[in-house]
Amino acid sequence: MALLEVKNLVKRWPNGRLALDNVSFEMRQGEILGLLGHNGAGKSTILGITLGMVQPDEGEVRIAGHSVQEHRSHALAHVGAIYEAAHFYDYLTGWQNLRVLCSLSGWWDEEEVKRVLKLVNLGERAHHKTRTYSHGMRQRLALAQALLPMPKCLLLDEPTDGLDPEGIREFREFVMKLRSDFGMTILLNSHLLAEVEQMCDRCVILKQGKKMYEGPVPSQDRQQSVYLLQTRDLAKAREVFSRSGVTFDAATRQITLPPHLAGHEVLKQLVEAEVRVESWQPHKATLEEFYLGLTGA
Ligand SMILES: Nc1ncnc2c1ncn2[C@@H]1O[C@H](COP(=O)(O)OP(=O)(O)OP(=O)(O)O)[C@@H](O)[C@H]1O
Repeated sequence: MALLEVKNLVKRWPNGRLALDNVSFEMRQGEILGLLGHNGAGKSTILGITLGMVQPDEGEVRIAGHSVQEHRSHALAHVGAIYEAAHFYDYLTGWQNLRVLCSLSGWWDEEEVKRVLKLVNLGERAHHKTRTYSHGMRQRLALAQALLPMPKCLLLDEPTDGLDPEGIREFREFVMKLRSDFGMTILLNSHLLAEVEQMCDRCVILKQGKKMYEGPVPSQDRQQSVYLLQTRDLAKAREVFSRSGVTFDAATRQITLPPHLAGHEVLKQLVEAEVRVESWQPHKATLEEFYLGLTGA
């Protein structure tokens, strides 16, 4: 069963703006899914609905089988989130801030808090005032708060915004560890294609509130189906392609194989047809090429 189910969400804001147009997708346990889209595509609206902070006009989100819209506290019992910018009381320490935030839910377990602070690498600074924290440390404190108590599902809304490259890498490695060590299911809302490429198993791409794609992160697709061919025997090559169902784009020299054919089989057919192959190499489309092609940006 899917751990998180986003079902037919429609959201129209009072100003008439259609933010979500029948969006559905699912996440299985232990999956890291990237939610991609341009500014205003509807990513944060999906997170807001998933956290029960925004009411959809149609559809629902279910977590571990519980509807967020009907049984919010049940559905969110095992969910942690970094949603929009984290705000802390600067005159309190990291530890005291966590105490205040946890008091809202009535949960507090000193040993668990110590463990999580150590996990996010804040153990030593936990008793310093947050006004002395760097942006990266604030993000780690926000993460600690999202992890108390340890959730099954983590929702991250652009968590690395404003972090320097080192901070981004540290954050990424940490999130990957949450999945490998705790089997956590993680929804990552991000603008950063490289981040999604490196962290996510699958992605959902939104454009103006509509889902344009749901599937594996394209550049990680293990099955090679696009090759680049250089040859002066184009006419002969075209005959081979039309017999075997291969698509050839003369402008880019790209050939796309049908699912039943492997690259070496097409290469063999070309050689048997006496096509002089000057170069033949696999072509990997990047997530950026795929994303820009899909969203028309
Ligand atoms: N409270 C609101 N009232 C009216 N319109 C809103 C509200 N919140 C969001 N919107 C609009 O809904 C659409 C989707 O916004 P949303 O914040 O979900 O996009 P996003 O994909 O998260 O964008 P970004 O990457 O810029 O954060 C946008 O057109 C936005 O202007």
